[in-house]
Amino acid sequence: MTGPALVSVRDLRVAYGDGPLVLDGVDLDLFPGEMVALLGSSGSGKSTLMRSLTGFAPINGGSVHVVGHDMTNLPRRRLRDVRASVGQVFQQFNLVGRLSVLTNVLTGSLHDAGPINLAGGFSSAHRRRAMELLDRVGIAHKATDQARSLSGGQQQRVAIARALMQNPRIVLADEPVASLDPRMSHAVLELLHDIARQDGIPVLVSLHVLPLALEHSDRIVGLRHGEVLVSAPTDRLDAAALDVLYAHDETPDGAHDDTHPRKADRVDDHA
Ligand SMILES: Nc1ncnc2c1ncn2[C@@H]1O[C@H](COP(=O)(O)OP(=O)(O)OP(=O)(O)O)[C@@H](O)[C@H]1O
Repeated sequence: MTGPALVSVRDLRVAYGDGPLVLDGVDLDLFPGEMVALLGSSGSGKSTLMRSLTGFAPINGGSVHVVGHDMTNLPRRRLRDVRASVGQVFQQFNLVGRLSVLTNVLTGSLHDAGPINLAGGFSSAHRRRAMELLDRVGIAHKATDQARSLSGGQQQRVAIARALMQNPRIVLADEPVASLDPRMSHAVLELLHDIARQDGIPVLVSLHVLPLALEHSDRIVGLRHGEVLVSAPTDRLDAAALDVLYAHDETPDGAHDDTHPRKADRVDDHA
């Protein structure tokens, strides 16, 4: 960890409409250069926590600071700037399939391209940068191919290059390998980890496969029913320590088990 936290979340509470709290007192810090795996069973609040970092979650209480901005009290124009500084990678890649790989990467620069660029094409500097990024993710030889002709793993690499085209300060990856086979999953997570280390960008990645999280992260944050039950460096954790996130999820009739572990049982390490 070097430098101050680029993301700082304190006592975050989120509820959708009149519904129950789906995040209840969440704390999270992201430091330059670290890859943080976000774990938790389905519905534990991982996507909602990520959404809170881009101003898309209904915040009921607590604070969210992203690259120095208070997300609970941000003018609309500023919110756009913060979003531009957050690179996002999704499970389904979200590329425009009929466009070329290169054009897909170039769309990552749209936030700083004015209407003239949109109408008249991208600058040669942007094109050069996009090609450099495609080279970095190992897909430069596919630059002119239609995005939809690529394999899932290749498409996710293009999506990562597109995110880097924004010159992001942080990267959020919401289940980026859920649609990929094991080999591709390792390769994509290794790439994200390299980006964290080499560019000093914190990468927050939500995952469902524990061995992948244990192999490819510096720190693990685990949610259960909207609360952080695990927060520790990865090298101090193993699969057994993460059981607390998944144990007794459902009673046989499908209802939530009221005896689920709460904060008192959590694995915490602020060393
Ligand atoms: N837009 C919404 N409106 C109402 N409830 C929502 C909305 N989005 C999420 N929720 C609820 O909030 C809770 C947390 O959902 P969230 O998607 O953050 O969990 P998750 O851990 O990312 O799950 P998964 O692993 O299945 O993606 C769930 O109970 C979900 O039903």
